[in-house]
Amino acid sequence: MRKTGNPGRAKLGPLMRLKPYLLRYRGRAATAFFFLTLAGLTTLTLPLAVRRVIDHGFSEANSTFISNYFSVLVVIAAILALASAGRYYFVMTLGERVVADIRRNVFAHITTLSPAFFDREQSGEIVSRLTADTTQIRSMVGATLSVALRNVILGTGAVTMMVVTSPKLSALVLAAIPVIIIPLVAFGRSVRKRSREAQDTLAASAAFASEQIGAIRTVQAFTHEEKARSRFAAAVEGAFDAARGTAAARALLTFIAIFTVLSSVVAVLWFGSRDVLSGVISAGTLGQFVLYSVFAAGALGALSEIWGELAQTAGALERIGELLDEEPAITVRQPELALPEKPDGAIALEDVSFAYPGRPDLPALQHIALAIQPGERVAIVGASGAGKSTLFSLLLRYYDPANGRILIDGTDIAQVDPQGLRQSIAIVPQDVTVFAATARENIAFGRPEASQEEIEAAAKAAHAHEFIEKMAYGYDTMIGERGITLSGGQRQRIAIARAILRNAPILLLDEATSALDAESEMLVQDALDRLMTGRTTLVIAHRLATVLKADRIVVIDEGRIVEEGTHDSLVRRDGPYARLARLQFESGAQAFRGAAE
Ligand SMILES: Nc1ncnc2c1ncn2[C@@H]1O[C@H](COP(=O)(O)OP(=O)(O)OP(=O)(O)O)[C@@H](O)[C@H]1O
Repeated sequence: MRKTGNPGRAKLGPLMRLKPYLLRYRGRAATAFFFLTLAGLTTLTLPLAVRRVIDHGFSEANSTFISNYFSVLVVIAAILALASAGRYYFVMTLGERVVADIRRNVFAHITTLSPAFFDREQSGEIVSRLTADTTQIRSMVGATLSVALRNVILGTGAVTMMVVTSPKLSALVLAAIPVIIIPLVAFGRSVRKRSREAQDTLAASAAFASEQIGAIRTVQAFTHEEKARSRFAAAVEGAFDAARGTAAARALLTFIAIFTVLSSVVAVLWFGSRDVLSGVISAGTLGQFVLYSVFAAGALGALSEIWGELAQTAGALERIGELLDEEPAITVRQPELALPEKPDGAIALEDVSFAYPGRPDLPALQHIALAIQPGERVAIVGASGAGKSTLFSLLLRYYDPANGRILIDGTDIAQVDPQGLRQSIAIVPQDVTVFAATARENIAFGRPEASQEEIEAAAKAAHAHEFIEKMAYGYDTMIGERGITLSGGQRQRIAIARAILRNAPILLLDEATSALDAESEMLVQDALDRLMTGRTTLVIAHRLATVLKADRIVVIDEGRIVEEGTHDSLVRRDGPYARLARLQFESGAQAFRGAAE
């Protein structure tokens, strides 16, 4: 992600990103504001009461007055309590609402980004932005903003009342304000920078943890637990150090603010007491004034802490902003075209060259020219790293070629919306992802709106029905991470069922390299044959049976097509294919048996 932070300036700019979210909940925000103001104003009436009680004294003659007065105070207490409760409820729910919306938006945006982005970024780091950074925002909108507003109201009210009560004493207090504001601004900068650092470090540790947890078997097999533990501990300690730095900066900020403010109150009290002695003001007025100063001081003290919090949230919002500003690398070239509802599945690659963004100097594909007829079955063969998977990635528009065009039914796919394009393609990958869901949901991934009958029909055709039926809850059995672990052959059959359900005219098949036992192999092969029938199929072939059945074999080496033909013709030529075939296929005695039959 592009880092947009400029450590030299205290930028609260990222906070503006909250504006549309807050505007969306105007009503809720207005209600919260109403309760906030009410609570603030009610608090401001208290010093008035104190003055009157002091000036009128506690003499016998005034007992009725005092009784009435206390009844009024009870009413004020009730209003204050109600307003505070209302403020809490509306402000907190506003915070939760805004964060829920931000999380939704950020995740929705992430799903639109191209694989090039995910090549670059670690998934754990992205998830951390989605969770930890948004939590920081919740605490701000939910609590800080309300405390800030309350203190702004209290502070302004208190200062106004101070001026009303005694302009002379107020002037003294106001003189102290710049002394308080200047360090506030200066420290805000350092807090924002440190907060950004803390969140970055935290995200890095989250990324590391999610990677290690995902690969826990490998970690344990290589007895790397201790290494993993100490690396994570170091990352967490790094995050702690950064957080401690933020806390220290904020603590210092709070110290300066509270000390300067309270000393000025003490100074006022000293000047004020001389005025009382010389009879310029009454003792009650001084009491009232001091209470207002304490309110104002408290408000300023709180605001200084809030300034720190705002700066911290700006850091978090900046990180989220970077994610939201990330543009999908794949765009639709104008004029946009749509593929036919049911394309025939003719594929043409015209002089296609491509290098991965992460390795621009290494051409992954060079000058590929290939025309595939609807319904044709083409096997792609090549050594590891030759560029076979890259070809699939370009057909799916995970990336766009640097040169040349890819056409489906004569339409340049650069002009087609990637989603529309992918509708017409079904894929059976080598490593099948099984989601933590039921068997039914895992198959329905191919077409979520499919009916139970369609799902079962697909499972039957893929030879998955038999083993699913044998599981404790049939199609409702949880599989994947939270349930039953499937064998390699079973996973493949789930993937085939998905592809059957998708019922797309083009099929991209990356054959599994791992050997299956004879029975699974037969079931998978049979399922694949059914799946390939009537579809344009590109298969990255690892089995002799597959190349033998292909209409055409395309041999790729170092990103170029080096040979094309049928198995027999290519073996006869005794070129690169013949060599590859001897290496790849002859070692699999099983595959050879299959070929001989
Ligand atoms: N996301 C990526 N970013 C950068 N380079 C990549 C990326 N994916 C693949 N490559 C590189 O591109 C080249 C072609 O890789 P590709 O995955 O297409 O090979 P392959 O023929 O499918 O290999 P295999 O049979 O081992 O899967 C390799 O050199 C590989 O290292």
